[in-house]
Amino acid sequence: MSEVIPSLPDVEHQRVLFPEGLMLDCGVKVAPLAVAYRTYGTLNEARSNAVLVCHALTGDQYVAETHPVTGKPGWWGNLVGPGLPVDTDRFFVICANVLGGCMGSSGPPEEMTDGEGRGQGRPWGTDFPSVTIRDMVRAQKRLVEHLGIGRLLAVIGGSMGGMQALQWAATYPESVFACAPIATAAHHSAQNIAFHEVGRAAIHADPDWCGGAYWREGRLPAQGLSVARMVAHITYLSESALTRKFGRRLQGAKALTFLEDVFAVESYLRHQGSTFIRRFDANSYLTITRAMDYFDLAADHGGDLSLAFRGTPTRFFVASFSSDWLFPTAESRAVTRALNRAAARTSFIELESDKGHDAFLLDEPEFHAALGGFLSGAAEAAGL
Ligand SMILES: CC(=O)SCCNC(=O)CCNC(=O)[C@H](O)C(C)(C)COP(=O)(O)OP(=O)(O)OC[C@H]1O[C@@H](n2cnc3c(N)ncnc32)[C@H](O)[C@@H]1OP(=O)(O)O
Ligand SMILES: N[C@@H](CCO)C(=O)O
Repeated sequence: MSEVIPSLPDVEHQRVLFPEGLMLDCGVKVAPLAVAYRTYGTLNEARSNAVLVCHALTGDQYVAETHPVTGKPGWWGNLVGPGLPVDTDRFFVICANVLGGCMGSSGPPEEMTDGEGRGQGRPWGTDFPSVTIRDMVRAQKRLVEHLGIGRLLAVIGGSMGGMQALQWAATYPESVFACAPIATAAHHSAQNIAFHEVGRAAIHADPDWCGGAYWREGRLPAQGLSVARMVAHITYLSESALTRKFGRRLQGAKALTFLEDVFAVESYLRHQGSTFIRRFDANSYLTITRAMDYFDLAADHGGDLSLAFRGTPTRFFVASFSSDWLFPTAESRAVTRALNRAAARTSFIELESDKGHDAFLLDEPEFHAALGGFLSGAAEAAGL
């Protein structure tokens, strides 16, 4: 199905090291803490125009520039840039690779360290501790402080990025003027955990996973990771988008036997799987999917989501997409209701789209206009 590649490309990432490390929710300290990041635009003198963009499960810090591994444009290059809704002529945009990721922040592919920060001469692999969305946000807070920023004008993100945005507002309300959780939820649903588990099972079942020590064997669980991506990618689309794009078309000519026939949609999924393994680490995938599964902001506040935001000074923009069955509109409505109960200044929009969950990454003019309007309004309210 997918060719085996020896390792992920070695790319130098811009990053900052915090020697004191970070104590994680699981009780293990990661020291030093590495946070890889990119910035766009200029921080103003008052340090009041910073917008933190949080990425989704397999995104990274290359939000608005050519990706160093894939050579593709930034994953939100249609939204973040000069003159765009997240206008880098106006805002100082920061995006960091999440803790547990594989693009330079502390995570499974990075060198393992002991409690004193001494390198162990091998990657963490599956010994990398469990991380939570809150741990990811704490790591980003270190970066934001390192950049000399006390309060972010906004924290925005889609999917797992939206979970981080909500966590930021709940954990550091005084540091977040505005918050835009998009195509997300305040907890990961049973169905979403179930899909993640199928992906993890595919990785575990790959003999090249080697119990997580593929790095030692010079192997990569390419088949397992590819299948994990294929099944996950189905959840990012919608039935009508798949029908519109591929229908029941065959890829190429009809084969001699039906076993050899390849439907266009099959070919597409195989492509998504085989390109994914060139840019992502299997143990990072296991770590980050687990972090999403653990996320439950209401449970962290005695079962009442509104308590996560009680008395918050932050203003919110909640957005969902009508065909998103991974993070359906009902989840965004639940977040909005909790924000209303907490008397938070909140706006909510459900955007009409047949593109499914990944609509937040695509050209959706109404979404872009609404988010741009929210950010402009926030900037004015903040006196920018
Ligand atoms: C937030 C984040 O944090 S970042 C992570 C986001 N990035 C990703 O998820 C990357 C992979 N995902 C995608 O490409 C997503 O579908 C999107 C949303 C980002 C892009 O969606 P679209 O622009 O609609 O692209 P689409 O889903 O149609 O995929 C196009 C790719 O499929 C390929 N393709 C299309 N049809 C077929 C087919 N029948 N057979 C094989 N390949 C096919 C295209 O050649 C193209 O390949 P390329 O990406 O290598 O150039
Ligand atoms: N397709 C995006 C969104 C998933 O939520 C990603 O891979 O990160």
